[in-house]
Amino acid sequence: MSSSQHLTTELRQWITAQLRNGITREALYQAMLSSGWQADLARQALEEQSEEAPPSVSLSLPALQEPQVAIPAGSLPEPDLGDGRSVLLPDGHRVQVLTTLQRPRVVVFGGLLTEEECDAVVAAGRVRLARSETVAAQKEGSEVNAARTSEGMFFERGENEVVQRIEARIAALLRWPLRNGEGLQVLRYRVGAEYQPHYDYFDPRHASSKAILERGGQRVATLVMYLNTPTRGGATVFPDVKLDVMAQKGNAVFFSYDRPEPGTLTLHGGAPVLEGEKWVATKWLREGEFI
Ligand SMILES: O=C(O)CCC(=O)C(=O)O
Ligand SMILES: [Fe+2]
Repeated sequence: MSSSQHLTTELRQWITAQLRNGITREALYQAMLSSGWQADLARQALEEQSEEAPPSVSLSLPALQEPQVAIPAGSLPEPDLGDGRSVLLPDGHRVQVLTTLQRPRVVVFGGLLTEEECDAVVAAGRVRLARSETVAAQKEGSEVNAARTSEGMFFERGENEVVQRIEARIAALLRWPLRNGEGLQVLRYRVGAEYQPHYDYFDPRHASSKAILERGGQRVATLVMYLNTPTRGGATVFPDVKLDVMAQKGNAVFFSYDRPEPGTLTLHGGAPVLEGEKWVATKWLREGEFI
């Protein structure tokens, strides 16, 4: 993010109100990072308020509304790797930075999700996959896309506690507003299943893209989180640069694209699973608020 963010009176009042209502400083700090605040600005804002806002015990907690912080034009989701750190603490949880590539922009994270978080997402996703299988089986002439032989489901944004926690962590890690994110998608690949190389952005020339783009603009970045470790196969591959990221439970691969064009070198796919299953959760980030 550029340094164009600043503390307006409105934002100061919002912070005061949250603190008065008993929101802890830590929760508020995380919420501010999640909504795209620069960390130093968020700290400064909270420090300024430290004397002014004795918490009131009698009020119930209102829903925490993210302040609208404009994202500077042309910026992209990006972790804060500025000083060469290899461990990040987006929400107090330790995330390792394992590998980075400049072009295409790719960052591989270790331990983004805990084992328990992975298992919880798989468990919640599994029952919904099962349901969509039955529907698909009954539907005559439903189209099977040979390029994508996985099965999938979407969570609503903030749908349950674990999804909320993961989304807040991603927003803080990638410094991108939570509300610019699509709901988490879960995919299961069985042996032989794959996702052939593709781009995640919407092709502006396609007629179908118009309606999609009205719901939050282009996708600008992808985070694929591995929910289990397939026995063999299932890497996320980037053919343009011959990069393979192996699927390891809890790890994740992030990549961003500043324009909907192949020149971003973000062609990628899920290689066929050779043994075992592969489960991933994908978070796509939009340029605007996804509604
Ligand atoms: O399964 C993978 O490794 C890639 C998934 C993917 O490309 C997507 O969900 O858009
Ligand atoms: Fe993709």
